[in-house]
Amino acid sequence: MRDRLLAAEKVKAIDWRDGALYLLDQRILPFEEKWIAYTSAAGVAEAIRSMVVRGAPAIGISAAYAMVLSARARIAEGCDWQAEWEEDYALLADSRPTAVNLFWALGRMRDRLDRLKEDADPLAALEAEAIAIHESDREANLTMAQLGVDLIRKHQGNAQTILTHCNTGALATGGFGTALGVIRGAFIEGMVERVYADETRPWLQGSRLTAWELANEGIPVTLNADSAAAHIMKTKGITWVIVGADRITANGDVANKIGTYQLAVSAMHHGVRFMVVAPSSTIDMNLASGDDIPIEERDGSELLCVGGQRVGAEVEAFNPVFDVTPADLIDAIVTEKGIVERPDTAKMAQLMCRKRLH
Ligand SMILES: CSC[C@H]1O[C@H](OP(=O)(O)O)[C@H](O)[C@@H]1O
Repeated sequence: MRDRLLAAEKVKAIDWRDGALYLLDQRILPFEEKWIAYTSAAGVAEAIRSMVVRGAPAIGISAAYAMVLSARARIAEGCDWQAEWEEDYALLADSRPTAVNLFWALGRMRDRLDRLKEDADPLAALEAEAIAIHESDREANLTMAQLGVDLIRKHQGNAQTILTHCNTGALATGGFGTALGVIRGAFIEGMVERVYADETRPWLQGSRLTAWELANEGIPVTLNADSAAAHIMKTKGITWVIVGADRITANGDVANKIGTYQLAVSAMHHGVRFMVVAPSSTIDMNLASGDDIPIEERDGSELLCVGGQRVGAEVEAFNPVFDVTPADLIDAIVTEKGIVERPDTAKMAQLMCRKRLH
């Protein structure tokens, strides 16, 4: 299946070339495909904050490359470059609060610098680390796709009708996707009858990004309003809800795009299996439960306007963009280290002791 997945790759969101970071501007997809070149850490921090690039793994990968850009600029300035590098580090860490992949990737870059040998070239070492983070995410996507397909096969195997939320595809990762990587893999294996994609208000990652990725590959996709999800589980024979994650805590609670929690409650009520797919860089063993996860609240204007067009009355708008699904509503968490079914603290700790499977 790995080769068939590789052959299916059509889209990417991140490109590191000629010493610059190129990001596909996801704010204007699917209407326009425009790449923006970044040569400064501050520019990349703003790209993450304004969601030019989004998706937990993609945010981490972009931040890693940003720390290479920072080192190059600071070394060229001839100043105490590491102090300035730390300032850029803080700028990136402050760009978005919920996806732990951002902090995991920044930590990897700082650890690489701390391990640098006396006469080693910091720039070459940091660039190699960022590329390794990017490549390892892509590899993790491939492994998770294979594991997720095996899990579906174990439970039913026949034609699946799947519901997914937000965008967890090539646009959100180093390539292929997490939840969407499993869905791609299941489709390639002839196991997918149809995918229902929540539009995912207010930023519309589902209608603008997921529907675009799936349609590009001929995967049968039907767009639905977020509020139709429970009705669809009740009337359309949904067998799995498959979603991504932005932060998974030590007990298996999952922070993901707003609306995921109510999907899990509906899935439990309708006997639909609920799968979370995320690389281990999304697991934060420092947090005991989802109660401790910082939930990003974005400007209310994102609710009151769509495409620059006002769609609401002049009232206050509350716009939390993530929520927390408790572990007891989750059937399986699929990572590149393996699968945890019916997650709990002991099983999560066991998982994190494992090496990657591939
Ligand atoms: C594999 S992407 C994980 C996660 O990130 C998305 O959030 P955003 O689009 O705001 O960055 C969404 O929660 C996805 O499930």
